[in-house]
Amino acid sequence: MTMPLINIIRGETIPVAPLNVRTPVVKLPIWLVVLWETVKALAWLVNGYIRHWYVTLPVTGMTWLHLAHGWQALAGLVGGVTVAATGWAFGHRPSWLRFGWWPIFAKIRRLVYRRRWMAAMVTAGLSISYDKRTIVPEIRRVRCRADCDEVLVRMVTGQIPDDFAKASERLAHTFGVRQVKAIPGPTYATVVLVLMRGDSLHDTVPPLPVPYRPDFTALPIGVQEDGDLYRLRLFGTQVLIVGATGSGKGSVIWSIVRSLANGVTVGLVELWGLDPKGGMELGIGRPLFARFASRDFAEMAAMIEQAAATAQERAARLAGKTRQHTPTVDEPLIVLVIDELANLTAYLTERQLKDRIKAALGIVLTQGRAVGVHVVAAIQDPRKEVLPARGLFPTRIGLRLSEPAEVDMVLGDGMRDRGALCDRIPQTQPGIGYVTLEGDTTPMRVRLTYCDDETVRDMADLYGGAE
Ligand SMILES: Nc1ncnc2c1ncn2[C@@H]1O[C@H](COP(=O)(O)OP(=O)(O)OP(=O)(O)O)[C@@H](O)[C@H]1O
Repeated sequence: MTMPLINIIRGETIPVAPLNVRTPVVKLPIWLVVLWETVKALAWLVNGYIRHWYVTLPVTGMTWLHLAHGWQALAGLVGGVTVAATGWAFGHRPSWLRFGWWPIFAKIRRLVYRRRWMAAMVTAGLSISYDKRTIVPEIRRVRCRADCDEVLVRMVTGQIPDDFAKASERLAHTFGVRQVKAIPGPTYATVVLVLMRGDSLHDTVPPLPVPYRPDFTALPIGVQEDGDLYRLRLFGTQVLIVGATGSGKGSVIWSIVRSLANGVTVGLVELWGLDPKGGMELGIGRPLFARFASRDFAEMAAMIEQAAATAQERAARLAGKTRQHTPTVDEPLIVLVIDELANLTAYLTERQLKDRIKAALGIVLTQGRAVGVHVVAAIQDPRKEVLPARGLFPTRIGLRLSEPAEVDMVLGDGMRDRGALCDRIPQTQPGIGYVTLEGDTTPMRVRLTYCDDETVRDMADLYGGAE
């Protein structure tokens, strides 16, 4: 067996005690030990002085000013800086936040994290014991933004970002923040912990302006936790909205409809409404729907079959010519808006109708994506028995769910560990949900805009054409 010369496991080693006293093997004169310890202490002080220059330099400067020119000069300086900072903060807030306040705040937060870091890593199971040493991940950088801190962490050799994701709830409680997300860092050895201090989605989001010409690759329907607009891609996908009762499924539907409303007016978009709950939800926006069925299940089956036929016909015609159908007035984008999908798939008692719906829906979901025949469907229960075709919806929005296990069913394996806490969304915050964004493996928390009944009616009057 060969033995490696040096073992390198990257990370920080926990000091066993602040002072290490070992039994000396060689007898040293006491003055030498004292001298050595003094040199070490001095080196430590100098190192600390240089490393924390942002504190030590101002303090040194102020002390000098006080000694050389008295307290009046010191008060003048402090007053001057305060006035300048206030002027900057009010005069140009974005640059003040970016270059003034957030960097200072980040230093303070860094101290907070450092103070609890070792204990937090060990208790969260993120330390590695090796060769009688305990090695913990290392804080590399702390950045602050309005609602969150981003801590760049150098992982211990052998760790992966998902290890941190699994411990995220523990970390959130340890550091006293609402939630922690672990995102793979800029290099393979690092992970970025996003610690959410506040909640930017606390307040209801009012309806957004209706886009003049809907961009089917980016329909604005809500806001993201990071402050950006949440834009939904419709082209090339089918959308499933899952949420317990009262979670705000209606607001997702209306947000999407609103973003398409002008398309309806000019004839580029045709909305087909299917409301198996008797028209309770979609009924108030009736004029927006080119076709509408709310009670008659046979009619709904016929509508889905017709959508399937359209999809097949378009697919056959466009095959080999283009990979994405462009909606026109003659051949509009068709969106089937289905309120409670389970009523059409699982709870329908008429076997024959159910089979017809299942077959037609399968065709629309698989073949309609590229040819402008889309489904936006809401459902309460994501289990396979209720919706076997779940996998045919590439885009899924998870609102409040009743059980943790449902999160991975809706958003994909491991998504709850990565921070999609749909089961923790409070009942008092309808319209909040988690989504996955293109090219990102970590879920994003979003809040959909809320259109109340009045807004929907106004929108239907203004943009709707159907009788
Ligand atoms: N995006 C939102 N922002 C703020 N409040 C909302 C939002 N969406 C819905 N609400 C509020 O939550 C209540 C319940 O919403 P809604 O009825 O749309 O839920 P749902 O999921 O469709 O429920 P159900 O399954 O019973 O139809 C609404 O009365 C409304 O007041």
